[in-house]
Amino acid sequence: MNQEELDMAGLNLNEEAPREIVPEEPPKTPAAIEKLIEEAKAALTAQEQGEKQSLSLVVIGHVDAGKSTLMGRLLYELGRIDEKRRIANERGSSKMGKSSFSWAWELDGTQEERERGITMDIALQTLLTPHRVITILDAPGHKDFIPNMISGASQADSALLVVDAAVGEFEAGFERGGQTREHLLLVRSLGVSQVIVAVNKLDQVEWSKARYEEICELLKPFLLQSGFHPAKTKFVPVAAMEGVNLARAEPVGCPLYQWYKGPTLVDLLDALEPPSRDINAPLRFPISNVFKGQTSGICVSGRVCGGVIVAGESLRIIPGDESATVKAIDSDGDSLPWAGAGSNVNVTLTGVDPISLSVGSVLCRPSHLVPLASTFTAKIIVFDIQVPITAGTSVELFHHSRDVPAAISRLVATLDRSNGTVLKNKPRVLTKNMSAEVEISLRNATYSGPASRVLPIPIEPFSVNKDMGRILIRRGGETIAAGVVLELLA
Ligand SMILES: Nc1nc2c(ncn2[C@@H]2O[C@H](COP(=O)(O)OP(=O)(O)OP(=O)(O)O)[C@@H](O)[C@H]2O)c(=O)[nH]1
Repeated sequence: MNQEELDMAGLNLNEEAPREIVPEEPPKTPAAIEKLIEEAKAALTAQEQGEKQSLSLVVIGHVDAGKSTLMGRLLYELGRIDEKRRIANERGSSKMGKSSFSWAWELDGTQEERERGITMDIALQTLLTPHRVITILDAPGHKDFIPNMISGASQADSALLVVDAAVGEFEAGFERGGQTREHLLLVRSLGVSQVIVAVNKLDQVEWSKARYEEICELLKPFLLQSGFHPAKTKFVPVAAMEGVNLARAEPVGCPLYQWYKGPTLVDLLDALEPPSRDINAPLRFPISNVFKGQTSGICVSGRVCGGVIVAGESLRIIPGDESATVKAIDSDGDSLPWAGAGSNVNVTLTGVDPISLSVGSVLCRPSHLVPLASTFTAKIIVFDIQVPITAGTSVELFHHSRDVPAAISRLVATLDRSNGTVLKNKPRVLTKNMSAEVEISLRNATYSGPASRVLPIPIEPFSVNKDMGRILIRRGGETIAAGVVLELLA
């Protein structure tokens, strides 16, 4: 394979993907676009005040906690999977000798995921509760797939944490190195502030009230410490496999109901607070995936992180000088005339060479381009690390779905975690749980050969756009810090 083919493979374009540029649809006139944008804003404002509000939810938790099973069963209970599909999933999974994964079958879509019985990429589904339209992002629990999970979490408003109630299993997920803690810290750092904890597999502990309460009490202090407000943290006992306490307090005779009289999982989902959406901000659409569309054109998916995107308009792709026309916008198979901040959508583009579209690029209006930077300052919180961070530490920087090589080039100051005041200027090292201001510089991916120019990435200070200003820092496969961008320097 030559470089161009490799690049194309990286774009998830399959063999028959046309290299030729799909002819551009005649873009709408600026006046027509302005009119559409105004209509979209009015409709979105009305929608916010209307009955069904939309939000997105990332499902997190330690590997095998039952996340995919829970979501598969929930989709069935809410009528999103019909009987025919359920039977097909059951047959398919038992044929592979994995019948305990039949509910996860619906979400774990690829052959490899099904064979290994684990989720590797983010699966997208929509749940309808009486008052909410919820886009579900089922994140992989396995340690190796954390980058995919970051991509999911950076698109979410709320989180559903699934923990396994079985003795020893909850503890394994919660101790150092387990994914329960890391996932919670990650989603909080990425701006998710409300979480529902589903204590799953209660059938395995004889529906024990004491075990349920023990798990809640162990989690509460950690949730508080990680920055989740107790009023926005809810717990619910469930058994995903048997469908207990998901959409209804059923089955009636279940021993759980001898002591539990609280809400079901759906009651809690239905009461999630929808986020406030900044539809008046400049349009930002960071691309999280690129794929071949079903019709002509190339599709990109992602979350609108400010403003509104409307069908027919011409947008710039940053970085680069290319533009593309929005041919269509769709969400869960429905075609939309526009989408506002906070929506997760697929956008079909025409008039563009697919090579100029890559994961992490941002679509924006030519009048309000997103800035590019290769050096910036950030306020970070250091996780539970063992090797301290010093000036010059090489890291991987995660911003939306992009990860790039970077270095913590300067330690500016350590900060008080509670009020942000400076504790010490120019510290020599940062150790676990510290808060600090640092300078981050992107670096070249390769160490040998002639030094090529570092390519800047589209990024904005948190004070300008919250979604565009959040970062995560990893080192050697472990997340070591998370933070917000303060100022772009170069
Ligand atoms: N007994 C019991 N087993 C369950 C329950 N829910 C899930 N399981 C089993 O737990 C195993 C893991 O379930 P998954 O849904 O694949 O777990 P996951 O958290 O999605 O796993 P990853 O996607 O790999 O992180 C499967 O064998 C399920 O059948 C439950 O309520 N009770």
